[in-house]
Amino acid sequence: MSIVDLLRMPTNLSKSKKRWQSSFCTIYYSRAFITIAQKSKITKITPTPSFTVLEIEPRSYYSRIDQEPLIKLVKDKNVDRLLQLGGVEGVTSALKSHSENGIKGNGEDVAHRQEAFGSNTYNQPPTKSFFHFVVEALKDFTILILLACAVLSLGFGIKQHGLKEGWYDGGSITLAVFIVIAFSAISNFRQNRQFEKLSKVSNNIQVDVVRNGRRQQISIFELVVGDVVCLKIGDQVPADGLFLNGHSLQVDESSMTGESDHVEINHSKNPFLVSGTKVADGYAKMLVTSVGMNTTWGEMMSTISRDSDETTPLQARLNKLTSSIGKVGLLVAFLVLVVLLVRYFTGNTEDENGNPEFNGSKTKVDDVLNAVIGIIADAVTIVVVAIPEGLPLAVTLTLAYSMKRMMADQAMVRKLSACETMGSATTICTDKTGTLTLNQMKVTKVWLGHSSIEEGDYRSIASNVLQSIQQGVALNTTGSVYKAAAGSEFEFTGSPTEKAILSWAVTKLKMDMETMKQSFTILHVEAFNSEKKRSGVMMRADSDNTIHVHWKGAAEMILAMCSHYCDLSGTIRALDAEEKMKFEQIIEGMAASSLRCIAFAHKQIPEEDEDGEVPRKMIVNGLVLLGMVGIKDPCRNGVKKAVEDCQYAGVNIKMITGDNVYTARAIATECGILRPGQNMDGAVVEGVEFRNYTPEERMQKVDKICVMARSSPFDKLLMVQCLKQKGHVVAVTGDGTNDAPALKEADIGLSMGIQGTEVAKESSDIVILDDNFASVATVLRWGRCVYANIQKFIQFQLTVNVAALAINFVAAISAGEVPLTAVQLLWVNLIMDTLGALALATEQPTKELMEKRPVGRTEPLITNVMWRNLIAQALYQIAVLLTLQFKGESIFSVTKQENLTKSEAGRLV
Ligand SMILES: Nc1ncnc2c1ncn2[C@@H]1O[C@H](COP(=O)(O)OP(=O)(O)OP(=O)(O)O)[C@@H](O)[C@H]1O
Ligand SMILES: [Ca+2]
Repeated sequence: MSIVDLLRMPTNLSKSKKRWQSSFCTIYYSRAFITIAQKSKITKITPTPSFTVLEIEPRSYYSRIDQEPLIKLVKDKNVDRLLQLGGVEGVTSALKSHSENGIKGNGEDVAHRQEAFGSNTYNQPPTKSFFHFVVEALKDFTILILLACAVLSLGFGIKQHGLKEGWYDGGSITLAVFIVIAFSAISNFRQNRQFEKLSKVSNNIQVDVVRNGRRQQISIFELVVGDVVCLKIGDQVPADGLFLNGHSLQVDESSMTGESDHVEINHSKNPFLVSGTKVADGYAKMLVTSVGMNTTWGEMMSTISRDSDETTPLQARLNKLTSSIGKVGLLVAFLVLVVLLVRYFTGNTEDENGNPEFNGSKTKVDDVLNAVIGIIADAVTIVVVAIPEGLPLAVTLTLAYSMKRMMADQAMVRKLSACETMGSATTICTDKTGTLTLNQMKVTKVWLGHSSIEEGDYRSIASNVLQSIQQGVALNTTGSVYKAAAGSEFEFTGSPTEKAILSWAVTKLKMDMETMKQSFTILHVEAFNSEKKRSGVMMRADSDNTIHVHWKGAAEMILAMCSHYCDLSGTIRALDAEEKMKFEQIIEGMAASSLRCIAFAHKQIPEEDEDGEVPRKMIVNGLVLLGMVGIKDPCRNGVKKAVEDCQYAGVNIKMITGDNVYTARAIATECGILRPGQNMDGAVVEGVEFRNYTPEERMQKVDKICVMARSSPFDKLLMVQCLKQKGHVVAVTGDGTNDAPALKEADIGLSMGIQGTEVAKESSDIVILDDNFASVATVLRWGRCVYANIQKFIQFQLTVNVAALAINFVAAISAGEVPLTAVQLLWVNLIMDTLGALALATEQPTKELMEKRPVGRTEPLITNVMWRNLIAQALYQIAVLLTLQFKGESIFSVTKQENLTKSEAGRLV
């Protein structure tokens, strides 16, 4: 672009831009005149640095492109600057790209671009060091108490027994504390590492790009400046760029700006696409202008580190439990302290010879001090006994272990709490397409008029019908067809439904996509979304300037828009009520054999409407039904078994789908969600029906519903909210953008890793990597396992703690001494805690787990049965230990000297 172009005033500018333009000219001309005056001889007008021109020197490839204005362009959303750079087209050609064919994309080209503009990766935030986790562990309340105990114990020990002998107790407590810290720091550190690994996997998004005319999928990290990216609903914008072409594109910029309103992106007013935002509607091609660290998203990602320190609800509950037990311990210790002190100073204690230890002023000060210190040490022991150090540790270990195992079972945990919540799930709401079915679609049935077209019958179709259908398929689509060379296979890209239709049209109807596309100009598009379940296009034929409207979408909805139909011979007939019934039966028949039905409709409209203008709005009625196709999407292997497993485990399974009622019912029956003998009353509803219930009706009927068909994203959300309100713990599985609201609202959201959209994945807590519903059952099993293991551990720990606390308390008060010293207890506690935690954390899920009812929302963590077991066990232990404590000598006829073994005997119990 030359300066002359820049100085020429474009006619379509707004007022402010015109003003900008004229000031630019003023500055430019005055500078030019000054130069002329200075040189007093006109040479050649060269661009001054007061504006930027993209100029490419062929020799050095891209090294001369000024990157700065490109980067700023999208960051500032500066339309003026874009105009300066020659508009979107100017930038596209400056970047040696092409809006239809993309960049060349060979290795050399990509390398050049990476060298000139950088690659689409961002600097990883520094990983947290091991030391960080040690400090974190040191902040723990329990650890602090224990450390205080250690210091006290060390001080008193040395005071009482001298440096050589006296450090044992304090030293051992310190060592024990050290082990606890090391253990939790190591496990947290490793967990953090694991999360980092996971985020590497989940950040590696596949994007659709066009390179050298071929649409293909590449990793987001391989994206370069100049690439043409195809965006569709649910995608994340992978880099900063400009809108090339597309329709009704709306993006959700909330991840960048925090505002949840959708922003419309179009060619003239706002062609800027910001990295990290999500496509909420429509589709488009975009030109990448800056990547990686040059985008705001890149900057943001390099500063935010993923927080793996999340405390799960269960952990929070246990932390609370631990600290309240700690407080009880402190109270008891204080009581003991008071009692022992009182006993000592009132002369109620005796030494070995049977004389009172404390004898008023006759006792030496040193003896008194030692005795008091001894008493304080006993109190400290009780505190140590009371605190269940292992509880939080056990939870961390269990969660970390199960997370790792779940990853091996194809479930990637994004949020740690999901592991434990899944254990209490009572209802799973699943979508159909892509979760229960393979999402590998194929047209298996075709109806034109009232006749079903079999394999060989395609030649019998009248040519005008065939033409119309081909037009509808080729232009009313977001997919694409590519053929590398004459002999090679066709490649189809786009959503599975689109691919199925394109593949059918190309192979069966012998459609030539390229010629079709070239002979029409698109005037208006209505993009497909899950709410409307149809897509439409208005276009003008270049040959005769006729205007056509094409619709395709959910069969019964398209049928409702039609007033005529086209039969096999190409005759257009009226569609009266009776005929409509016949078509409805055809749809029902196809759907009942679990086919997804898509209908095509068409209308040629006048070139000008009454006002003499080109029609702008899509017509939605009075259409001609061209035909219908039935698309087969087979059920996944093993889905039935998985559904049965979940149902056996007492978990309710509901299917919420956007598909037709009959298709939904057929698939639900195939998967075992609906059972042959089942009471069908209220089991299957449609989205609209559910939406229009009163809240009370909804609450009353929701439990019975097994299948909800033709649901919009909002219906899915409504269902989840309703179930949650009823006290269910709801898991939702889904893959599409239409599932995202429900996934977010659910207690546990599970998204599909392969076919799932970015939006769905981001809204979920667990990503199922193999897209298989069977993995949902596995996650359920692991969730229950986590919950059960933690319960076991709580019971085990609390029994020991209650027993030890009681025995020390009783012994301290009655005999004036504690049978188990702090060190002994701590070691026992720790070894039991850590080893016990390890053992219980790594316990595998058993079959019995899936035989229980789900725990649900209201059930307490420590159940009544657990309390019963706990109290009974503790009482038994206390009884045995107290007998040994007080009657042990006579039972085993040992003397005081052999007393040492007593505590060991106690421990063995
Ligand atoms: N590309 C398309 N063009 C036109 N209509 C379509 C297209 N894709 C799907 N449909 C129609 O929209 C309906 C449902 O789409 P929707 O996106 O709501 O559900 P889904 O995600 O495919 O299914 P599920 O909710 O079970 O996962 C389909 O039954 C089909 O009739
Ligand atoms: Ca889906």
